[in-house]
Amino acid sequence: MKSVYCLNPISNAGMSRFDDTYCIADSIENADAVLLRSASMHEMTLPDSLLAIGRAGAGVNNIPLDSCAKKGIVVFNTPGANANGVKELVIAGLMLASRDIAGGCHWVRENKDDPNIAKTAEKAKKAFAGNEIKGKKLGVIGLGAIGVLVANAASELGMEVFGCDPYLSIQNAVRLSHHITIVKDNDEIYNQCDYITIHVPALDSTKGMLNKRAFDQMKDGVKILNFARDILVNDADMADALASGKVSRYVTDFPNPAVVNMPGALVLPHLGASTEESEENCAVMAVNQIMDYLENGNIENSVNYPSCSLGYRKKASRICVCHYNRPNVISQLTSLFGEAGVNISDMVSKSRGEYAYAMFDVEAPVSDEFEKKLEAMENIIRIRIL
Ligand SMILES: NC(=O)C1=CN([C@@H]2O[C@H](COP(=O)(O)OP(=O)(O)OC[C@H]3O[C@@H](n4cnc5c(N)ncnc54)[C@H](O)[C@@H]3O)[C@@H](O)[C@H]2O)C=CC1
Ligand SMILES: O=C(O)CCC(=O)C(=O)O
Repeated sequence: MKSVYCLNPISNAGMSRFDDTYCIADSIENADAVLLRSASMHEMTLPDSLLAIGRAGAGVNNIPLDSCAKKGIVVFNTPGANANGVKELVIAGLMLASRDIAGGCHWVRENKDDPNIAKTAEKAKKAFAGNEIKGKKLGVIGLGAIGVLVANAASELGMEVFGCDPYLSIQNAVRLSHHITIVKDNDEIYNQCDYITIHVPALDSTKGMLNKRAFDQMKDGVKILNFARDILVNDADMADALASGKVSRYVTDFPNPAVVNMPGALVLPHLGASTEESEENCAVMAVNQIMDYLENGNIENSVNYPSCSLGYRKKASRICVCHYNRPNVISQLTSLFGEAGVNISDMVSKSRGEYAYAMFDVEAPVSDEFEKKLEAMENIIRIRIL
């Protein structure tokens, strides 16, 4: 029986895919796999039993990817599965930044006991007037799953859209509308856009990228949208930019003690992916990937190991090896197979940075002793015999 522990509620659309060879555990102890959304795993002690972590979502800054890789724990995410949910909220964010919808709703609630509210509203409404987004310039930083959808949708709404992504994939480039202007660096976005929306992962290299240096280059009154992660924006610099009017609105999906106290900031409680559809898409993808890894050893959409597959397991045994990406590992493994008289019928080996993964289908079941010999080899992180 394989044991799965959930750190956050995961949609039943995904959970119902687990058959009776799986149980949903009450604790992480002895779990084979963990499923989660935004819970932080950085401070957790992970059990030796843990083989895989499935992030039902895109961002993986809540998971210690490298220490997991060193323990042979494969971490998966669900690329694109919640992108439409986020895109729709970003479009709402553009409207919230342009018209004082939030202020208007607040005024109505405050005046709910006024019997003449219809008349009073006609006088009061001028305080909540705004601008239309049509014809305005939008800069999209990060043209991944979400950025591309946001860029295309904003263009459809009549905005002039500029996008920047130094690592733009071919897959995303072909999805991008030909109406979008791709610029070489973010400075070209900063100095001409009326609205700037950021859709990059939280990495050491992106942390605090929207800072004083960036704000200084922007147009006065620029509106900033952040549906990616709070640490991408330097909060102290944002507070100054809002106070001076350099930034006229900051719409963010990430409440923190600094941002909730900033006049001019509109803060949502991390709602980007909180739609039934996104939650289902992410859960189904995460569960499928975890099941395929636990049952067949195949890796798809990992963020710390390479993609690698031998399809469904048909042979007597499948040997899966997480190892360091160093010279000679595969030849040492295959020599050991030869010495033990284990015949390989199929194999695949892939690497990603410091780590690598190899799969071997063999004709006959292998002994515990053979498994121990494999485990004892230099540069081997984890052996799994399926
Ligand atoms: N508010 C919410 O609920 C959600 C937030 N997110 C956040 O949004 C981020 C993006 O999500 P996806 O688009 O699905 O990810 P993605 O991986 O498809 O796209 C990220 C893009 O950013 C680009 N990039 C990386 N560094 C860059 C830089 N310095 N400048 C410009 N581009 C850069 C990458 O090349 C990639 O194309 C996630 O990492 C996550 O933090 C994702 C889903 C839901
Ligand atoms: O699961 C969630 O609500 C968070 C989504 C998110 O931030 C992500 O996918 O990166």
